Amino acid sequence: MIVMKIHDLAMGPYPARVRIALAEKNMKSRVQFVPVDLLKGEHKTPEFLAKNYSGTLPVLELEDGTFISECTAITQYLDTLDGHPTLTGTTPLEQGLIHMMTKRAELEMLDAISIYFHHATPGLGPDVERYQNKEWGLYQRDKALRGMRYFDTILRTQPFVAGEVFSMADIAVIGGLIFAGYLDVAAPAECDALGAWYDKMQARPSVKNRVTMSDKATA
Ligand SMILES: N[C@@H](CCC(=O)N[C@@H](CS)C(=O)NCC(=O)O)C(=O)O
Repeated sequence: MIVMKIHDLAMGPYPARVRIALAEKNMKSRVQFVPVDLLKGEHKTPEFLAKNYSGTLPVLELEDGTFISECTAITQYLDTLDGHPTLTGTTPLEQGLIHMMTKRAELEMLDAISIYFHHATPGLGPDVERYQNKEWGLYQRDKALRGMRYFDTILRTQPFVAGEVFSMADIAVIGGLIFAGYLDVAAPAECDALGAWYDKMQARPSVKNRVTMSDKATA
């Protein structure tokens, strides 16, 4: 019984975050993926902007027509839907730390890599990238590298980004490293704790199988 739609792009680093969360929650069979072509600028059309004012993917569409965008908001919704949150924390302390580290992963790494992509590389192409500032993009790439060093220091002292258990914060850092990998932005050589953690993350079925064969056929 499919009751939800996810508007996304199978290979996208932000969509990957929701795909990983869905798999971790064993909820993939409850959603139908609706592909959106970023290279054609489908996410900037009036029809799409009516779903998400920010013009980004992913967007969750509920059966009653409600749209939820932002990976953190979607993950929180999915995680609490079954009454057994496993990704966003159960105690006030866990929730606070996971929220903080997720936001930090976005601010210090994932979003910085995204800005580098949109400003200092051809990005989604001239029809979609209407304004580019290369200097700003390169500055953000360096910020992302500093962020990787920060997460490396964190992962030297604890097994997961927000503490002792896998959470939404790990998924956000994974998204950043997926994006960095697409752009050949390698983590600084000394980040061996981050590297070892990422190897472990890539062995998780939710991460490994986030793009299916049928996604690849339509990508
Ligand atoms: N803050 C948003 C960011 C989403 C985002 O940037 N998604 C990418 C897809 S990988 C996108 O839609 N990029 C298109 C663009 O910015 O033009 C979230 O967490 O969902």
